[in-house]
Amino acid sequence: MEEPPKSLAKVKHIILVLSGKGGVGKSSVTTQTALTLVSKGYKVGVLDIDLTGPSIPRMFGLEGKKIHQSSKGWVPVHLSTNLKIMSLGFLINDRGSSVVWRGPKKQAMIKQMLSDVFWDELDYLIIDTPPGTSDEHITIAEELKFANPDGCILVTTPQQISVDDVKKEINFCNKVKFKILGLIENMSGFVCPYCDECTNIFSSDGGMNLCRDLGLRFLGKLPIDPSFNEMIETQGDKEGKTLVDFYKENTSFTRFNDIIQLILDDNLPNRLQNLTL
Ligand SMILES: Nc1ncnc2c1ncn2[C@@H]1O[C@H](COP(=O)(O)OP(=O)(O)OP(=O)(O)O)[C@@H](O)[C@H]1O
Ligand code: SF4
Repeated sequence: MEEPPKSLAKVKHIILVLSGKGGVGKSSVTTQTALTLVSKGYKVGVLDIDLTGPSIPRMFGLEGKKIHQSSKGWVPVHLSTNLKIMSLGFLINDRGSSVVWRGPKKQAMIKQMLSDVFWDELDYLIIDTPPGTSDEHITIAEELKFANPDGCILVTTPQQISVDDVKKEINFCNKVKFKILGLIENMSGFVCPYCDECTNIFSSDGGMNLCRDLGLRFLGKLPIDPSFNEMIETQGDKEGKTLVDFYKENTSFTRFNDIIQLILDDNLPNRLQNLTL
């Protein structure tokens, strides 16, 4: 009988983050999803399999960290008791590098990342995927075929070019039977760093209109918030505070909290109850 990877045997929920284009905020949505869930007391893992330029180590201030092998598999970096991170970025050296391997090697690495990390017990595993739809996505779908993932969060910017690309992502999800938990419109307006007022500087509502047209759930808009980037860049000066503490004080937190609450309100069933492991 086909079985899901053993490394996911104690992971209650799996959520993938997908975008049609690069640079629209997939990794920052992954990061904010993880930080918000940790702030609510959940045990969370983040798996970054974006071969086009893994940015999760930078988001969590973990650049340069090394991964160790144990008899149970790769040991993810423990940022705190409730937050573990594994990224392809820990296995390649330079900041901003993307992997230039040929197809079969990329696919083997994705399989290994999905099956050989020792997560132990987690409430949520959030997976940051490469942008677009590619052979790598098919590998992810095949590897998770029997793992019963909860579904996907889609990320787009409001502009038509990004919205058009996210449509391909929606087709992909339908094809591989990944449930779409909803769509986030990122970089929708700009938050003034002085007064917290949000202003639409470019087009807005592209993601929201797409959801209305296709009958998908719209999870919300996230404006461009310079304080979020500042938090990521300055996380060296923690003075005893954790990144989660900082995030809870950040202006993005309240908005993101509302988004995550929509997903939590779904009461997604514990995937382990429907699996024979
Ligand atoms: N709402 C936002 N407010 C401020 N900065 C943001 C926001 N969303 C994303 N960014 C910044 O934009 C840059 C690109 O975002 P991110 O790395 O999350 O995109 P991505 O879709 O994951 O890109 P890639 O496909 O290259 O991995 C990052 O520096 C990130 O901090
Ligand atoms: S109120 Fe308007 S002009 Fe003044 S700081 Fe805020 S956004 Fe800028």
